[in-house]
Amino acid sequence: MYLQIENIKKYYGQGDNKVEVLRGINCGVEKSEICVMLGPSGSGKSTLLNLIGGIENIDEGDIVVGDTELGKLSRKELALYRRNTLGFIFQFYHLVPNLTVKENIESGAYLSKNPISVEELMDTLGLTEHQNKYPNQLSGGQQQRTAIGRALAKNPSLLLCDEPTGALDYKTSKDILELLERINDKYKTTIIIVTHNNAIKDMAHRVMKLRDGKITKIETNSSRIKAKDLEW
Ligand SMILES: Nc1ncnc2c1ncn2[C@@H]1O[C@H](COP(=O)(O)OP(=O)(O)OP(=O)(O)O)[C@@H](O)[C@H]1O
Repeated sequence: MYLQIENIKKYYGQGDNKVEVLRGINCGVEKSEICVMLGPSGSGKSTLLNLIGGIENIDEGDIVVGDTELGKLSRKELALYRRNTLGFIFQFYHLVPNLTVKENIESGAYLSKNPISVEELMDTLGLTEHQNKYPNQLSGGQQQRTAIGRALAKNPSLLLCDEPTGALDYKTSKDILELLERINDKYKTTIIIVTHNNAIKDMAHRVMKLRDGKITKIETNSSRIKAKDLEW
């Protein structure tokens, strides 16, 4: 497995207020898979994604990405791991307001050893004609495509998406999912999508369900549905 999650536990709070939010998670994702993580609000999806992303500390267990054991890394090494290996996409796009589309995407390639051409990315993302606009001149879908461009510019091997369509309407959500599918095809990026939307599971190679900080189900999809054919 490219990503291995080994008996992960995570606590918030201290003393009497200490809560176990992840209660022994074991799972894995193969290279170049799309993995969808589903679960009710508060089940621990974002916490798990943040641990994989090295933005929160692991309390117990370990996460191994390629040959990197995250639990063994110093803060500085974690920062390098994030820079070299990961792309992040969030529900709200977090673009830099005074940079254009093109500049926002370029900022994602900063210090990358293996960047994807910004022109190629803008073409794939359908942003070439909008490249000189600022975020406040874009629709939600265009902003999310720019955020995806920024996350992909460094050619990450692992793309972490937290509710990437959460703020978007039906049609735009499907556009973004089609785009993630195309990126997975074209660049072989391993993609993890955390979502409330059950329908998205049908486009995934692998589906994980969480409840109360535990995995309740792991399935692999033998007959995936194309993102454009998903319905909800
Ligand atoms: N920084 C924090 N301090 C204390 N508790 C937290 C913190 N972050 C998350 N939690 C708690 O951890 C649990 C899991 O939260 P998490 O955000 O991972 O769930 P989720 O499945 O992503 O939920 P949602 O779908 O609503 O985003 C929740 O009960 C939440 O209240």
